[in-house]
Amino acid sequence: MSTRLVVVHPDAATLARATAARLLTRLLDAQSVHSPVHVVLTGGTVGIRTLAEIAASPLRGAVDWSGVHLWWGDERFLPAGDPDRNETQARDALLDLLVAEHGLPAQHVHAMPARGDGPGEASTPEEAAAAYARTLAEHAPRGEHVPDFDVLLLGMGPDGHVASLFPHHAALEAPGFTAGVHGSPKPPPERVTLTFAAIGAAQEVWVVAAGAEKAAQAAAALSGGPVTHVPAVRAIGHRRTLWLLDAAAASEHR
Ligand SMILES: O=C(O)[C@H](O)[C@@H](O)[C@H](O)[C@H](O)COP(=O)(O)O
Repeated sequence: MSTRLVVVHPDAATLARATAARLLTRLLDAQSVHSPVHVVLTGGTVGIRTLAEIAASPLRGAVDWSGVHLWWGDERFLPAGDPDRNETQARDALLDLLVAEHGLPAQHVHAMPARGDGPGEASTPEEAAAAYARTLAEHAPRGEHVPDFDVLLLGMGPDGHVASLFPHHAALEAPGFTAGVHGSPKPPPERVTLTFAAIGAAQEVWVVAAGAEKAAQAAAALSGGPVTHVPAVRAIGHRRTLWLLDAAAASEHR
């Protein structure tokens, strides 16, 4: 039985800071029980600000990063190093620091393949999605398809999308655990995403959203709107789902 908690913060800066502290203590708790721990990162302004707040936190040194694996919920299908890739922004905000100074093994950073024809790259979003599914399976418990994600972070767009699962898009019903996306209403148009099957396998799903433009869809998701219209409604963790909002994004939730 999955439980749900909605936590409202006064503003976006406090939301990012509080989410960073929450994630660090969640990792500490998880590491007292098992290793490795697996965290799925998200793109978007709140997701990246949260990583930057971890980089600024004195608590960051309390986590044993050698036992952490990092994944992505989605990626913009762009060449390696493109500043618009979620991976690039995450590395700049935090991951390069963790690798350089806190013992995070570079091979524990599992980026979704970039567009290209080099090793580890892909020529289409579908090829990238298939390659990522193989990597997920390699780190999965026996008989499973994805790792036992301890925390899966998701931002939410004004249209209620999470990861790159957009309203009325085919990826909402895609089989398997990853999918290629074309025609994304949020640029760039081509993306790679986890599916709801992968998202639902996470122990905890945390939806982080800030801004008045998210209020209507946050309220719709929390009240159980149709997934085709508000995909965030299916952002549900196996054990627990947290909605971490600022006051503006929570303003229509009753
Ligand atoms: O690749 C992406 O763009 C993100 O993964 C996307 O799912 C994002 O999290 C939401 O669009 C919210 O983004 P903002 O927090 O910037 O509104």
